[in-house]
Amino acid sequence: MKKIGLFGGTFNPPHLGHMLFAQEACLAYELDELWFIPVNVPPHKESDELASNKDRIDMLKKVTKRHKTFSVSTIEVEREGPSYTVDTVKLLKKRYPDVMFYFLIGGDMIDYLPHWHRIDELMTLVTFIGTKRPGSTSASAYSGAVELLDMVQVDYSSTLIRQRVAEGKPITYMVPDEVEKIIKERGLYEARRSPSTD
Ligand SMILES: Nc1ncnc2c1ncn2[C@@H]1O[C@H](COP(=O)(O)OP(=O)(O)OP(=O)(O)O)[C@@H](O)[C@H]1O
Ligand SMILES: O=C(O)c1ccc[n+]([C@@H]2O[C@H](COP(=O)([O-])O)[C@@H](O)[C@H]2O)c1
Repeated sequence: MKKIGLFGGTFNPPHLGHMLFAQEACLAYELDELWFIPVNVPPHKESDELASNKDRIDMLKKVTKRHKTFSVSTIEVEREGPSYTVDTVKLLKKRYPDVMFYFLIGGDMIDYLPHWHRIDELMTLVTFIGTKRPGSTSASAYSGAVELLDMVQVDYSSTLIRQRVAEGKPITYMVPDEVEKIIKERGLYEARRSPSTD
């Protein structure tokens, strides 16, 4: 049976923590493919700094191009409303009944699993592959059902990348080169000027 990893995320922007997790999960679980699934509306996040769907998809498409097992699925951006994972997985299982799906989550999301929409149903549909992240406990009522991938913890987050861009600090070595290029060319995440008071 074909094994496909689903990596859902806001990817605002994608960074090297995401990429390393994707690589290591493919290796450890012998995944045939890994699909990055950018969310349309994050189910649990306030998002004033959210780059457009196009910008986030373009960044992911560029970084996945050089890996033959990685690709980008637009299944969530094509759907209105909050991007609940259970809805996405149900649709994918209907479209690909002969595939075994895995869903990748970082430690913060392991902690948050009890709050996911229809989590008990989702648990019956996919195997979660989780990995620890600095600052998360990676433990929740559901963590026993998550396959824990042991890999080096990368203390990068998209929030950190956005902050550094806004402060004019370099992000080289924190994001793939292709992502850095798009962020620069399109002026993403640059500090917004405060309105003039005079
Ligand atoms: N450094 C990391 N190591 C392991 N997993 C990560 C890392 N960064 C993000 N993830 C996981 O990738 C998925 C998508 O994360 P997301 O795109 O929201 O990135 P983020 O860095 O957490 O973003 P933000 O800082 O904007 O909240 C989540 O399951 C998250 O836990
Ligand atoms: O379905 C839910 O209720 C749910 C709640 C929180 C997060 N998720 C999914 O988990 C993935 C990572 O979320 P995020 O916000 O860390 O990018 C992304 O695909 C989200 O849609 C899903």
